[in-house]
Amino acid sequence: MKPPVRVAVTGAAGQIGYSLLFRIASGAMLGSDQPVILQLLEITPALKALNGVVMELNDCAFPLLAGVVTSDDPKVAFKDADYALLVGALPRKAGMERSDLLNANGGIFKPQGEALSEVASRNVKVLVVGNPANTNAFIALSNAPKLKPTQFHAMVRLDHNRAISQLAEKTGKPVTAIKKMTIWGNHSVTQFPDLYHAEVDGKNAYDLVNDHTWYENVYLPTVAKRGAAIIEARGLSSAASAANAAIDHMRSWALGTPEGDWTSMAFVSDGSYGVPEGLVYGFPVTVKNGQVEIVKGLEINAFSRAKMDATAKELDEERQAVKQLGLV
Ligand SMILES: NC(=O)C1=CN([C@@H]2O[C@H](COP(=O)(O)OP(=O)(O)OC[C@H]3O[C@@H](n4cnc5c(N)ncnc54)[C@H](O)[C@@H]3O)[C@@H](O)[C@H]2O)C=CC1
Ligand SMILES: O=C([O-])CC(=O)C(=O)O
Repeated sequence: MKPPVRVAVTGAAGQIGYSLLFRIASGAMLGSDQPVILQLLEITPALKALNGVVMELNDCAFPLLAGVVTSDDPKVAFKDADYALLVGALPRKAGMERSDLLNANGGIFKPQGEALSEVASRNVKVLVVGNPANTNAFIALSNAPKLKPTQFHAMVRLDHNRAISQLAEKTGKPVTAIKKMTIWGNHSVTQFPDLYHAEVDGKNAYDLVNDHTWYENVYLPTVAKRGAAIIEARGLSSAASAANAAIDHMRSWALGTPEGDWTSMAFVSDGSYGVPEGLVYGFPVTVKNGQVEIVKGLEINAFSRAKMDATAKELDEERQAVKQLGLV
């Protein structure tokens, strides 16, 4: 058995937390040979509910769960953390865009970035899930001078999984037939799910579908507005699928992507594909030995360029907004 690693989760008593913690403790995120110590952060009034979740975690008698810490202090919850999943933030309600949450949630990520910088493992991998995820990640990394900006990711994996599922449905193929999906940009309605480089059973997905009107007017909005459709149907925002995507993201980051495929991760742009440097932007990536590399050399046509620039522009506006709020 390997020595245990420390996994911090914020908002641990919330709805995503309730789907997430049990799967991390079961080994779904880091593998069935990797014991974990969970370090759970909540706001003070939610500590009682969190204690109930911990009772249930204990009642599972997970062989891989080597300990649980709870706290309302980020410096305790993030101490020596190898992984940190920043989930704790308000979810949106019907009729809101995710960027409407910036005023309410942005303030959470400055002190959490500072605390991670001070006390987490020097190699910590941080995934921001709380919305607006890309810009919250930008706030956190901007307040973490002792860590590398590339140690902070934002989650576009739920969009990536939705894009695979919708394409599988359209083509009548299993999800396992679909490879090389990309979500470019922001986890928002401006995101760009790219079929020009995706493959279905090794064939180009855009050519196979051969219907630009469907791609532009059905597929893109269905994927990009799926979060709102879930809120409309459930009365609450996606939770189990969001937790699943967080598990998938961290698993890819820790254990790598398979040969012949890639995944989508949002992190600080190095200027690749003409994306302004410093924006936390979704890219196609491969991961080997924990090293995340942007897939190079993809041809970008005029349709894609316009979509990629529009989502970058929105992120740039969010960046200006958080500067004005004094968060970075
Ligand atoms: N990136 C993505 O793809 C997705 C992101 N989300 C976002 O994830 C966030 C959480 O969603 P839910 O779990 O459904 O919400 P929830 O309201 O059920 O749970 C959030 C939890 O965070 C806690 N919290 C609030 N402030 C905190 C702080 N400063 N430190 C620690 N904990 C804090 C709350 O007490 C609550 O228990 C929302 O912002 C939601 O919009 C949701 C789905 C997908
Ligand atoms: O849409 C929301 O507010 C929650 C979320 O991020 C998603 O389901 O993608």
